Amino acid sequence: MLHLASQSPRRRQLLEQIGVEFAVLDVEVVEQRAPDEAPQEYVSRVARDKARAGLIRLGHADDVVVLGADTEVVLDDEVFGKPQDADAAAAMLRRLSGRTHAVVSAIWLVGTAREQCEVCVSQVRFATLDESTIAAYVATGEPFGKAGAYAIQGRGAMLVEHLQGSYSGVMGLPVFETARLLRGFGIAPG
Ligand SMILES: Cc1cn([C@H]2C[C@H](O)[C@@H](COP(=O)(O)OP(=O)(O)OP(=O)(O)O)O2)c(=O)[nH]c1=O
Repeated sequence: MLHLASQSPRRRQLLEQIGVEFAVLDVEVVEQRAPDEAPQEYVSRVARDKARAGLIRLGHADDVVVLGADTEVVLDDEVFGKPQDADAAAAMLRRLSGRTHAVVSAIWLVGTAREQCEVCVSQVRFATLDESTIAAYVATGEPFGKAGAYAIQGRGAMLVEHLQGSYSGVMGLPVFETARLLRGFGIAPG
């Protein structure tokens, strides 16, 4: 049985999209990058921690596989997670304005006998944003709970000039890579 160790409604929706059956698990892990940790390694580690925490919650049952995922925005080797407040959201958007950043999404499948991962990196170019555009977007509330303070699946789409990579990966669960991982575990997406 597949379990999704995530509270994210987007991840649930994207996994439903490919027709696999799963249950949702609540897990909490600390998301703190070590000083010398490369961004992709950090994202991958957090996704793995979520999946492993899920397996522990399930008591390491033999017939379960847990999917953990993490998504972060990376600019100039700096990792932008979810903004704490409106000022932090505006500061992130100012930094992303007129530039191309990476969105790194990692997924791990963890079972008792084996674990495997995929990391998906997309490039997103933002339009140049003026202060009133940033203030209006922050006021919608959409930046909260989103890495990099925007949602490509929402009004944030208006800020994105160009995307190279995986739209679903930017949203939090790269569907192509997820399906490939699942098949490797004998879980066939419908
Ligand atoms: C860049 C971007 C991020 N996001 C979201 C995806 C993730 O949910 C979130 C990054 O935070 P995560 O820590 O990856 O995930 P989460 O806390 O939402 O969920 P969980 O840990 O329980 O699995 O940002 C979007 O929805 N749209 C976007 O365009």
